[in-house]
Amino acid sequence: MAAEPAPESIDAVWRGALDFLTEDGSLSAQARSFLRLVKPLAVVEDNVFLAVAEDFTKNYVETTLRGPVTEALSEVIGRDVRIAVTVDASVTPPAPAEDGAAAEDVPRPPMRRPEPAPAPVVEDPHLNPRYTFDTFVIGPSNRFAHAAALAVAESPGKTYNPLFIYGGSGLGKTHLLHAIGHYTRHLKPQTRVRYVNSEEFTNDFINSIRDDRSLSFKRTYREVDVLLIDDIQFLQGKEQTLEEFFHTFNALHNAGKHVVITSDVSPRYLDGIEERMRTRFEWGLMTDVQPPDLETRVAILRKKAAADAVQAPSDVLEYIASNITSNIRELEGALIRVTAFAALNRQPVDLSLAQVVLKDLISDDDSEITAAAIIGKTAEYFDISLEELTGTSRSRVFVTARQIAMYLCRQLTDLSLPKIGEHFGGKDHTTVMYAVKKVEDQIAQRRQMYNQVNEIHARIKQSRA
Ligand SMILES: Nc1ncnc2c1ncn2[C@@H]1O[C@H](COP(=O)(O)OP(=O)(O)OP(=O)(O)O)[C@@H](O)[C@H]1O
Repeated sequence: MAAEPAPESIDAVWRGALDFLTEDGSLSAQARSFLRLVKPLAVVEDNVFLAVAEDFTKNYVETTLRGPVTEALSEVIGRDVRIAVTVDASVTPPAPAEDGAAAEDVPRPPMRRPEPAPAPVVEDPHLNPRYTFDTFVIGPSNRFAHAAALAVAESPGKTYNPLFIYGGSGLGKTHLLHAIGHYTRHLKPQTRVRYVNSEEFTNDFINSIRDDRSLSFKRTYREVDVLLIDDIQFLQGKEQTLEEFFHTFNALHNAGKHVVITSDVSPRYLDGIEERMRTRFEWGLMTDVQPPDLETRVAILRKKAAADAVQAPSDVLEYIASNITSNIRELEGALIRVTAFAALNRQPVDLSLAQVVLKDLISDDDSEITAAAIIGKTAEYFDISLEELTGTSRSRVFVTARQIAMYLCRQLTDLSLPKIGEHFGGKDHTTVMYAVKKVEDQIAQRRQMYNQVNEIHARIKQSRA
């Protein structure tokens, strides 16, 4: 077995891989630009860990660059390795080419689709070309948000202004924002669209103060026809930035320009934003996106497999879709994991392979999870007794714990509603049904609920390992 490069030699390994790729000469300018956004972290056994600042770059590296980068690293290290890419916002990409830097030096989302598409999406460096209405799967969980987004794209400044889309992580809010941007410009190429994540908005604002560039900041955000602002919850608590955002919002709205906002919680949970924006929200439309149902999840996976040109039989897609239910990013991640593993090991994608690869992500025998285990872990998490959890007290923490435990029983066991009720001191099935619905709703609205459920779920799984 070849000697493991010393941990400090990761930079040398990465440089060697870059040299290999440059000499090879097969990478496009765009791919080379993306490579410059990658920070090598470590080689551990047969894995090379890489970090990038954004999901978008991660997707690009994991899809377009995975093959050549893996090959180059394997060549330099002297044995077959695989790559694992993580997102770390502190990995800072080079500054944008605001002051005329050469376009090729600025790694950005691809300007062009790799394959010429029959109906080309208007190019915009801030918009992810994969996030269009064409690639968005519509289902009961997102139909209304999709329809509103489409209406905005068709007549910006007119209907639903502002449009506010909220819902849990990985449910397609960013996708819809980008889709609005693409389609607006597709219909009217001269429309000035600006997509920004609220963290970038904050950084831009702080830098503009530091560098005395307030005017340029205002121009960037106020001289647009459509402002798409993502993850507004990050503005909470940032008083000055919030103030600037309200000014920007008012200036745009007064000028008949459109603002679309997303958030991972319902506006009523946005401290410091809700009160200031309440009347403005009344002018527009608020809509949520919910976790998709099974049919929609399978359709999303099918579309993703087709877009990435990977072969995955129906039973594999159904297996993934049945087991990953609340986050589409995780759903796609699982598919990528399975197909990437199969490609790396030159194996066909089949159900048994999917079960092995996703073992840690998916419990493949949920029937082993008992209501007692769920109740035990939930009580432990909330630091309350079993009696308190299954009892009748209406104290808030007991009610929350009880409802989450009922929800997890519904999700992770085959028990019927009345049977679940029996485990909670003989509660009526309608109480269980109500609890399940309530937790389902809140998962999509409240980050805290989402995290609590996920954490308890993870602990239940761990306890079985
Ligand atoms: N209805 C859908 N059809 C196809 N793909 C979808 C759909 N909804 C989400 N996705 C995909 O799921 C992934 C996560 O979606 P997205 O980033 O838009 O989620 P989000 O709601 O903005 O999450 P966050 O709050 O964490 O930012 C993306 O790759 C997106 O393309």
